[in-house]
Amino acid sequence: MVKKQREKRRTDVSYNLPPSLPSLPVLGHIHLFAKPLHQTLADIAGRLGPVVFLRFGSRPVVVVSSPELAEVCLNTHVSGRTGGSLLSFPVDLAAAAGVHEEESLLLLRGFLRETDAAEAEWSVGGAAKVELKSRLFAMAVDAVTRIVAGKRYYIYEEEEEEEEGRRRFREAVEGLFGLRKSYSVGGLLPFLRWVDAVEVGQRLPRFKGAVDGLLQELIDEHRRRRGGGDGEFGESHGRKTLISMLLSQQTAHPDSYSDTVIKEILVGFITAGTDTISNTVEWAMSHLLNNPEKLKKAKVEVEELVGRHRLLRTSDVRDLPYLRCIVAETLRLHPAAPLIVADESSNGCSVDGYDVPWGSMLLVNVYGIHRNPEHWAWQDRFVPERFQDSRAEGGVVLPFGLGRRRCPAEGLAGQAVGVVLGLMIQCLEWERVGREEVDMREEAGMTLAKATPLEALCIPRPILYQVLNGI
Ligand code: HEM
Repeated sequence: MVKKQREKRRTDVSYNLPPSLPSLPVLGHIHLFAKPLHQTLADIAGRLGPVVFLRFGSRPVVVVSSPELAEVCLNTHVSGRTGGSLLSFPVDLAAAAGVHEEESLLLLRGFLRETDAAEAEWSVGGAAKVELKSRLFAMAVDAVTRIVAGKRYYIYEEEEEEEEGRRRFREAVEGLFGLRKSYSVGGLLPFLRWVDAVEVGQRLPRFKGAVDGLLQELIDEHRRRRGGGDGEFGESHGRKTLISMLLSQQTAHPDSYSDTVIKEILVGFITAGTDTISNTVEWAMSHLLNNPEKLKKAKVEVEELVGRHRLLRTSDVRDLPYLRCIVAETLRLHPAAPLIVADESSNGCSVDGYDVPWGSMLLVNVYGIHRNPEHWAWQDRFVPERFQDSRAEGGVVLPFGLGRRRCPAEGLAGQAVGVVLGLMIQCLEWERVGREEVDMREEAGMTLAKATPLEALCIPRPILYQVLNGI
């Protein structure tokens, strides 16, 4: 379905282009993009079919919205994609299993503190109102920076002191994620690259420089300690850090793993491994608050497996089928990367018999595929049961991408979302703040975030006091 063709110049008018809509001079189709881009593209595919030709300003773009074509586009050698990954060795993430579980305990301790404070200040029937987005984000940054460098930067134990490095790192990370939100369609880039969207070009160098400097410090620290005979440095809680693994690759293949390449890989992990997890947990909890009977079903499942005297562990997630259905259904409705760039700048190929002109971006609309009414009953409704017995209604889900650039942390990510959500369900009672349903609108951006940060009421369950307070 995807074929290479002899290079054609942009001026060549003999293209057999996919169906399109009338466009404006200069703007192309940008005037159509009032909603988040993936939603608009799904609507257009609903009208025109699974392959569509558009112009984002002067940039030609071909959007694919069927599972069969997505598979072909993401697996086939399309220029720019196969060479796109910087990871030329299999990163062993098995050792990272359990990091999110450990970080969740600090998250839960935070909720507990807040409910204690609420008793004195503000509470509704003994419950505290908590804002989840920023807490989940902080937990996810800490988990990924522990995987990368063995350090946490956000939530820390009382005995740990706030140090200058932590403050600088947080500022730089927040700057980067802030920029990622404000992409422009003209500058749409692969999910994990440095954001260089046009309108944020001014602010980027400052944050990029800050992150680069901090990562170099971490690399140098690892290198110094390794060179100084502190052979175990680079291990945190018995886990090898990613920096340590990459420095070993550098020793073995110095030409392929310069410090610059290592820093790019580290940035890839930090950006790819953070709000993907925190947004997914936030979406899942939002759906559960709107569907209390499903929240209850998940709670019963956790209690039956784990009991009331110990906390859920990462290794339990595989034995919690309903919890895993909740995660799968959340990723169907809200894939963290709703649009995947299959090719940044085509050298000319054809998709499903249509030409992809030279210089076009080839996009896969994962969001559209996951909500295609031809493949999914009640496509916009949260129905975890559809994933029971690995059925998935015969539909295809690809929240982790496909092909050589697919997410290297797929297994870890599923466990991480499961254990964080499972612990929150096990340790606290959750309710909506008011009678209204939780607002499920989406924010425009590179990753699929909620437009309104989730707030909820929570009451600690006895197990949280027992385990975390040592009562
Ligand atoms: C729910 C959680 C997650 C989702 C839905 C997700 C999804 C994805 C997707 C769709 C891609 C491919 C993008 C493309 O083809 O351009 C990707 C790549 C990647 N992900 Fe994940 N991811 C998640 C969690 C994580 C975590 C926790 C980490 C790290 C600890 C991680 C690390 C990476 C890296 C390094 C890549 C780039 C691979 C490459 O370029 O070769 N991801 N992820």
